[in-house]
Amino acid sequence: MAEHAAVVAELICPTAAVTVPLSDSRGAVVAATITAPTRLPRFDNSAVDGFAITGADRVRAVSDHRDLELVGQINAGAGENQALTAGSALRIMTGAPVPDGVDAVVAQEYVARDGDRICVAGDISAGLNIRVAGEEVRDGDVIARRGTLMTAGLVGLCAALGVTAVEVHAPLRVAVLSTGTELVEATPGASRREPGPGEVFASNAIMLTHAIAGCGATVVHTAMVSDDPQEFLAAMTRASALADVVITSGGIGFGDRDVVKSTLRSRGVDMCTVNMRPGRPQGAGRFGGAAVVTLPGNPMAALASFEAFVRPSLRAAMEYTGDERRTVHAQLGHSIQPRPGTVQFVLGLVTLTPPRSVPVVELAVGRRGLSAVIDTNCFAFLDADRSRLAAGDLVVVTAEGGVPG
Ligand SMILES: Nc1nc2c(c(=O)[nH]1)N[C@H]1C(S)=C(S)[C@@H](COP(=O)(O)OP(=O)(O)OC[C@H]3O[C@@H](n4cnc5c(N)ncnc54)[C@H](O)[C@@H]3O)O[C@H]1N2
Ligand code: MOO
Repeated sequence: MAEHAAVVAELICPTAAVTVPLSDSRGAVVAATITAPTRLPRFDNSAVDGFAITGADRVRAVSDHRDLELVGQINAGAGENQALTAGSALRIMTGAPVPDGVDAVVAQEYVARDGDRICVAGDISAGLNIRVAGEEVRDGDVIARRGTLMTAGLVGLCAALGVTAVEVHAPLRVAVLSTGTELVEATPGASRREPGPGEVFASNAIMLTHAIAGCGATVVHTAMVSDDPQEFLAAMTRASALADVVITSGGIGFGDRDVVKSTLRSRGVDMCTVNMRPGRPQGAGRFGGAAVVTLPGNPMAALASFEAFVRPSLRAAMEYTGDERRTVHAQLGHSIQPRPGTVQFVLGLVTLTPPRSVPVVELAVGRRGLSAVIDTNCFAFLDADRSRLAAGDLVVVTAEGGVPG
């Protein structure tokens, strides 16, 4: 299994750096240092709604209360500069520019106001509640280095600095080809066709598309083809021209009509079996200019194979590290007997119930179809060299939506 993972990782080349609009950079990885084109804040501004006072009045307020006349008001967005002299104060709002002559802003809750007069008293420090221009970021400061994930916060900081585009590792372009004469795509509306005798609704393409998008890659093409070799070859030619990576599902088993295996085996794609269940048959290679990973058709086998081989390689190629999922150590709720010599992919339900500090997982061993997703929230790859796992043993699980209590 590790050998095949290395083969797939080697096949999928790191993506080039591309400049994308900031709005399209979510979850991507920074490929070139981002520096600040300006400072932040851009100008001295007030951190509170309150009153701006001069240094002379601030100093005098320490020993005596100061009665000051309100001579104006500055709102956020105000462009004009209202100079301030001793004995006067300005009403000022959060985010409004602090004018010349102002030494501190006193928050309104600490000020007694009577019409156009206010009274300030006590020890007010110089610069109180003034956000000084450039105190957060100076012009030319490094905002993010290579390898940093474009998180919501970083996107926000870039926007605050007026950055409109960033250089990131390009999303991989992926095509998904599902094979099987028995497949029928469920569509809404008038074009809907129910499966006839021997036919089934197709599930792998949409499932894999979802998983690929979750890795930060872009699905540029999907197609569903029959087990006819000519049709499959044409579909491969088209898919490999459009994508960096082509993922196929089905047709790599041991039957008489395994179209992917029979067609690609002689065309640069190696077929093999790995010590994983489900997901024993696998294949990988190149076709046209694209990397090709052939996944087995059984939906759970396709899912297991994606998690074992495809996801880590896609993410590594884009240096993508963002993931809503969490990998945790959880204690087995019950003992199980894994299949010796085989890595088992199994879904489970992981929970963390206080006062426990370690999550507990119930593994749905024996549920090999996609229905295993019902009432489960995580998956695990069980070690091939464990012949028995006792209740309380630790297993590594990956939880899709965090670990609920
Ligand atoms: N004699 C043996 N037969 C099989 C073995 C074996 O060791 N000896 N291994 C089995 C295993 S394990 C797997 S996995 C499959 C792999 O076969 P294929 O990759 O060729 O998959 P298909 O035959 O095309 O499909 C298998 C199964 O999955 C359904 N399927 C396929 N694609 C889709 C799709 N897009 N959406 C929904 N369902 C799909 C298909 O209808 C079949 O039921 O070989 C076993 N055989
Ligand atoms: O190994 Mo198959 O891939 O079990 O379903």
